[in-house]
Amino acid sequence: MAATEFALYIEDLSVSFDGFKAIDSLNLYIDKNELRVIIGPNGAGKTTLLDLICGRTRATQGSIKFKDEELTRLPEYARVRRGIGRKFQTPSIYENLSVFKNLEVSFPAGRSVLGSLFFKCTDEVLARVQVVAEEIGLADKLDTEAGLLSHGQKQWLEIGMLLMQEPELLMLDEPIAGMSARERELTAELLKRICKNRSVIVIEHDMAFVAQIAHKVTVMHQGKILAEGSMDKVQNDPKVIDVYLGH
Ligand SMILES: Nc1ncnc2c1ncn2[C@@H]1O[C@H](COP(=O)(O)OP(=O)(O)OP(=O)(O)O)[C@@H](O)[C@H]1O
Repeated sequence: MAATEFALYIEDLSVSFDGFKAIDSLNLYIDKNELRVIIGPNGAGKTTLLDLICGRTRATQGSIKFKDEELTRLPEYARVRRGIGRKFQTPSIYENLSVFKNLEVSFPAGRSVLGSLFFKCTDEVLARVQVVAEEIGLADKLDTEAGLLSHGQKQWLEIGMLLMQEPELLMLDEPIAGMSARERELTAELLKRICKNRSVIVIEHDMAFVAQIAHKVTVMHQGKILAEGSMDKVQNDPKVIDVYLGH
């Protein structure tokens, strides 16, 4: 298969920590505008895989191509510039700034400390803040101090901060952890909206949520891919039931 067919093209990827293979000769292909969910038991290597894609961890072996460009040796910041966004479990928003400011300073030109000090809020930035605020459902909270938002709203704000950079691949690690039922529903809708313009990879344990959002599911086990396909297919796969769903 030609690399051009996929947004993300991973082949023979491995990483070892003191001789232990956390990711073991893994192949993974993600389409443009695909929402892929990665599931699997604790320690399967899911977070490590996202760390390798965003450049937080360096691969021991293999290739990661994004839009046909080899990323494997690029540092984390260079991958961000190429359109890779990553959200971690704990939100890293500026609690004492308004929702508006949090989004504004996330606009690429305002990202460095110097850049944000001398940052001029142009029409372009204002327009982008408005679009993103609507996308994350916080358009009526722009003046609210971020620290006063609910847990779910803080998570959406952080997604919004990433969207300000218009990533072409967005990766989210357990985005609904700690959310209320209503917030989970809204997050599912949000993720379905944002994957229309980009690829999204989500790590998730909540199977009801996975069923709601996934285009395709990848099941990891011991650093490898155990199964892959539709939710229906992986849910009925005896290997998956044995190592993960049956527990
Ligand atoms: N920096 C590191 N140094 C040593 N071992 C590591 C490091 N990072 C991850 N590991 C190990 O690699 C394995 C995979 O961990 P990882 O966190 O990727 O699993 P996971 O599938 O995300 O699990 P969980 O669902 O619990 O988050 C684990 O055995 C972990 O202890």
